[in-house]
Amino acid sequence: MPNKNFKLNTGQDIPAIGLGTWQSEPGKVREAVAHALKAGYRLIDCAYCYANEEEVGQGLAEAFAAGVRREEIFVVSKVWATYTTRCELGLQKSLEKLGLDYVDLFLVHWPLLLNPEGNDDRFPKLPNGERDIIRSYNHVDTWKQMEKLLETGKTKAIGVSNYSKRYLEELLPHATVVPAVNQIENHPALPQQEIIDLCKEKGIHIMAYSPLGSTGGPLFSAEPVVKIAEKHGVKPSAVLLSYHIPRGTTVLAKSVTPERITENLNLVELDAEDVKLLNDYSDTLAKEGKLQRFVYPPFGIDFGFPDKS
Ligand SMILES: NC(=O)C1=CN([C@@H]2O[C@H](COP(=O)(O)OP(=O)(O)OC[C@H]3O[C@@H](n4cnc5c(N)ncnc54)[C@H](OP(=O)(O)O)[C@@H]3O)[C@@H](O)[C@H]2O)C=CC1
Ligand SMILES: O=C[C@H](O)[C@@H](O)[C@@H](O)[C@H](O)C(=O)O
Repeated sequence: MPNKNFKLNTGQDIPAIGLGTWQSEPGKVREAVAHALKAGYRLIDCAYCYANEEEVGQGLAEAFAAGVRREEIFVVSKVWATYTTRCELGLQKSLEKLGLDYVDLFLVHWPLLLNPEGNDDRFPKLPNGERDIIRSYNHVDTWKQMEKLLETGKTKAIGVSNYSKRYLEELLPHATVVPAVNQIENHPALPQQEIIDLCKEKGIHIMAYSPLGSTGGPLFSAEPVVKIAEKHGVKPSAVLLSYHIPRGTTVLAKSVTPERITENLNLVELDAEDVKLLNDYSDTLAKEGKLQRFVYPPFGIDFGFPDKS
């Protein structure tokens, strides 16, 4: 399964599974990245905002020294919200930290602008403690800058993250380049089918984040997940990661624990009965208003997600 790829609208192959690095602590993430690449991962998901790209770069360098070639891996980074008026600078900073000449995919991390002249490089705040957001800014302007990055050769593809159907519908009429990817939270407790359907129609590949429910894996105990895991004799984590393969979606699993990083590559083929069980679970949560979104930073902006609007 680690060798399975999907195709982007740029013609590039993108691996079906990748290693996440959000909240991967300094002191652990170098080893996590190097271990993952040696174990067979071919996609590493990074971001300037994670404040660990320098150490991720050390992990990449270690893997290159061990024989992994740059061309055979797929590195993703994201422009953070304080840089959405300065996308090229944001990309350059990530490249320098990662020790790379190019990334394979560069994403708009969230569709907004945080004050680039505020009191912090990543999380500028107002005196009242709220995030210092420039509310007059239009996210479509960020995309116009992203399109120009393709000419620099510093990224092979561009895409978005945390885009709802509404935000995509605002963006697409103005886009010369259709985003290659929309990276969104996605798991059986938050299927986000309306976004996935629109992206499929427009040729935008989905990357699923927080597939285990993020920190601590709160979805491991979900009833259908436990039942399917028992049936196949695997851990709940394998069920949650495997959910994405028949959906045609790339999945990102974060771990800094070497054994878990290795075991997360062991996906299972879910049968029609398993898929139905998981879909029924999603439908029931939706009907009862119990969908679970684990990552929703305090921006105080309506991003157009139906479960939050
Ligand atoms: N674009 C965006 O805004 C976002 C992007 N992302 C990306 O997606 C990635 C994945 O999402 P994330 O929110 O980190 O969470 P995940 O759903 O990947 O869950 C990570 C948690 O699960 C634990 N874990 C991983 N594998 C196992 C296993 N086999 N058994 C038991 N526990 C396990 C990890 O622990 P431990 O590390 O201690 O082993 C960690 O606590 C991120 O790292 C990031 O790259 C995530 C959120 C938002
Ligand atoms: O990629 C992961 C998440 O989006 C993360 O970058 C944000 O949640 C960030 O920590 C924030 O607080 O705004």
